[in-house]
Amino acid sequence: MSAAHKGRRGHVGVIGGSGGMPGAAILAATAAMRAGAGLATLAPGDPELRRALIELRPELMLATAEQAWKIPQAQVLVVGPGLVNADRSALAELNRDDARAMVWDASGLEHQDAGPAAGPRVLTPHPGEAARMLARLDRAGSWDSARVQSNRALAATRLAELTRAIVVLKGAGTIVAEADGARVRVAICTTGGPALATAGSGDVLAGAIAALLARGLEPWAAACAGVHVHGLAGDRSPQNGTLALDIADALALALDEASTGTAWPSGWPTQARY
Ligand SMILES: NC(=O)C1=CN([C@@H]2O[C@H](COP(=O)(O)OP(=O)(O)OC[C@H]3O[C@@H](n4cnc5c(N)ncnc54)[C@H](OP(=O)(O)O)[C@@H]3O)[C@@H](O)[C@H]2O)[C@@H](O)CC1
Ligand SMILES: Nc1ncnc2c1ncn2[C@@H]1O[C@H](COP(=O)(O)OP(=O)(O)O)[C@@H](O)[C@H]1O
Repeated sequence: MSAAHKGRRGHVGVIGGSGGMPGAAILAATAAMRAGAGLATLAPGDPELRRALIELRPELMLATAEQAWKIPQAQVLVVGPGLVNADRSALAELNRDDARAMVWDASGLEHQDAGPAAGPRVLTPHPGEAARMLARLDRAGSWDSARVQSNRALAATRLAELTRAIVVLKGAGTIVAEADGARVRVAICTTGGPALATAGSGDVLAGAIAALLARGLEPWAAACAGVHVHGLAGDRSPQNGTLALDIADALALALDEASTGTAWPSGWPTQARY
C-alpha cells in the first residue's frame, strides 16, 4: 500500500495574483494541486479576496501578509502570475538568496536578472516576455518577438545562457532549453495545440511544473514533464471553449496517462517524445 500523504506530495507557494488579477494565482495553485502537489498556499493581500477565495477553493491555504513575499512554508515557489505592484527588493532578495526551486512566470520575469540565482530556476516566458527579457539582458543583440519567433531554439538557449536557468519558451512547439557551461540541452514539446490558447493557460503550466518540482523531479525533468502533461491536458480537452481551469482540472488524468506503467516519478518522464 502506498505511504503517500499530503505532506509527502510537496507544498507549492504562489506569489502573485494582485491588482485585479487574482485569477492567475488561483489558476497556478489549482494546477499545482491537480498535478499532484499535496499543499498549495497563496498570499492575497485584499481581505475581501481572501474570503472569496476560501469559498471558491477551500483546498488552498492562505499566507499571512508578513509571509507574502516569501511563503516560507512552501518547498517550491511560483513567482509572477498576475503580479502587479511588486516589491522589487523582496523579489531580488528571493532570487539572490533563496535556494528553493522556483518557477518564474509572467510579470515575475521582469524581475529576473542575469544569473546565476541561489537555487534552481525554471523561467516560463511567452515570446513577448522572452523578447523583453532578451532586449534587457543581451548586450550582444537586439531582440523583439518577431526575432524570437523566427529562431525559437536560439532565443531560448540564449536566454538560458544569460540567466543560467531552465527556459521554457511557450507557444506552439514549446521549447525547453538549458545551457550549463558547455552543455546545452534543447527539447521541443510534441503535445498541445489551440485548446491551450486561452487566458490563464500559462499560469496553469507554471503551477504544474512547480508541483512536479515539489514532488521531487529534477528541474529539467520537471520542466519537460510539466510542458508535456499540460499539452496532453489540452489535447484531451475540447478544442474550442476550453477554459484555463478546465486545463488545470484535466492535468490529473493527463498525469495518470503519461505515467501509466512506469515507476513514477523515478522512472519518468522518458525523453522519447521530446
Ligand atoms: N485571469 C487572470 O487573472 C489572468 C492574468 N494574466 C496575467 O496578465 C499579466 C499580463 O500577461 P499577458 O501575457 O496577458 O501580457 P503581456 O506580457 O503584455 O503579453 C502580451 C504580449 O506578448 C505577445 N505574445 C503573447 N503570447 C504570444 C505568442 N504565443 N506568440 C507571440 N507573441 C505573443 C503579444 O504580442 P502580439 O501577438 O500581440 O504581437 C503581446 O504583445 C500576467 O501577469 C499574467 O499572469 C494572464 O495570465 C491572463 C489571465
Ligand atoms: N496554438 C498553440 N499550440 C500549442 N500551445 C499553445 C498554443 N497557444 C497557446 N499555447 C500554450 O498556452 C500557454 C499560454 O500561456 P501564456 O501566453 O503565458 O498565456 P496566459 O498569460 O494567458 O496564461 C502556453 O503554455 C503556450 O505554449
